[in-house]
Amino acid sequence: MPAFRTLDDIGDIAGKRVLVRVDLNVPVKDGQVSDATRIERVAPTITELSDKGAKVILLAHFGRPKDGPDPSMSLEPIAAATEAVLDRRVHFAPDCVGDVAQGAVDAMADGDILLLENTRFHKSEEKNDPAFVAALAANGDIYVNDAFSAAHRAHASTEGLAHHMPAYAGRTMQAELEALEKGLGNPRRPVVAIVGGAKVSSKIDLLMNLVKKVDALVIGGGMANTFLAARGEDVGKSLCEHDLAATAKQIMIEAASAGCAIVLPVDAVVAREFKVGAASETVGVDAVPADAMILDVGPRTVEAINEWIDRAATLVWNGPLGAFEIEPFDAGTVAAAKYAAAQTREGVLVSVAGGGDTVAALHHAGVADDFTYVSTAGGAFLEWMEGKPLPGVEVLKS
Ligand SMILES: Nc1ncnc2c1ncn2[C@@H]1O[C@H](COP(=O)(O)OP(=O)(O)OP(=O)(O)O)[C@@H](O)[C@H]1O
Ligand SMILES: O=C(O)[C@H](O)COP(=O)(O)O
Repeated sequence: MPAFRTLDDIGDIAGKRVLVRVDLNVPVKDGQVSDATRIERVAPTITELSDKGAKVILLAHFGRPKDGPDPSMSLEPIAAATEAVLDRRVHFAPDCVGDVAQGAVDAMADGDILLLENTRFHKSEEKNDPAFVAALAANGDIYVNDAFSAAHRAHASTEGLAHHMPAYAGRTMQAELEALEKGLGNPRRPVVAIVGGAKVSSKIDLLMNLVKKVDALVIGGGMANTFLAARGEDVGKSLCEHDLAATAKQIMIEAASAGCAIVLPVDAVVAREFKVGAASETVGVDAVPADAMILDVGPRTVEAINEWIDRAATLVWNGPLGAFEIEPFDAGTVAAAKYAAAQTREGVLVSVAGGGDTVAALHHAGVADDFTYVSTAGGAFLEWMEGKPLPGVEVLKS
């Protein structure tokens, strides 16, 4: 019995306006959704509510717009991708509050599905501003949160709304929490975590707690560069948050006192440009040219990572090891993913991976179905691993 209300408790919703928070922050390449996993995972909740005659109003964010509306982060193209996954009409309104949103909601028939524009086009979304929450709430009678992957954010659409109206967990929210509890609630040790990707500033702090929960932390991707720089390496033009060097050093100290091994790249694939066909070379991490960027881990690092996967009974993975969207910078991620998948198939490893791009990378490697569990969540998954209460989940508890 879950600690929160689910769609099983929602009752008769025919004709009701149901605000459904989903995570449509999907990877996009050349204007096309390159991995629709997040859309596929929320489809059951949307169709269930629509089939019950509700007016289904989808709220979601896309990217991290800095100063209000940014056409490159519009959800309009994602409405078309959602329509394709659902095989049902998805209407779109170019604002999530105000007259535009209200007009679109008023025009809905029972069972209709409407996607409202990126909630982050309003700065008050991330501030969980009560006036903005009230403006969102004006268009709904019931709130359903199916965005586990955004549940670590206490934003208006992920947390605030649940205080305004009856609130329920969607099917994916419920399934994610149950699967993570089953796979990682009491993990077999040693537990090895791989953390890579590009969201360095928003994820680095959680590593401070993660090193107390795992036996080894393998750091790759853009995240590794900040650690390498903190250790004194020159990472050239690589993605690197130099002002987080002190945090990185502190994490290494915490890890040492918790008995958690920190595994950093020993070699890297570097290039001067991040584009198809760019010339690249493999160098030691102490020999990165000043005008080059680290775009993948090198083969010696992959070997070391695979040795840690061998030692692990449980593997937790968020964040690609390199900029996998463009070859050959996918090689490290693909090799480690295939290795972890093989160990999982042999029954010697429980492997749980999560994150929008991580899932896309596992699909790219052709092994997503071989992992024990693949979560849609990246940051939220790591915070759950840390044992931190997730605001979007806490607020649903009765
Ligand atoms: N060395 C690198 N330099 C630049 N970008 C990198 C590097 N390694 C990985 N990346 C980028 O990291 C991005 C994915 O990082 P991110 O932290 O968003 O992972 P995620 O799985 O999507 O997690 P979440 O769901 O939390 O967003 C990819 O777009 C990839 O190109
Ligand atoms: O991709 C994610 O992890 C979620 O959509 C949350 O996005 P955010 O890190 O920009 O809040």
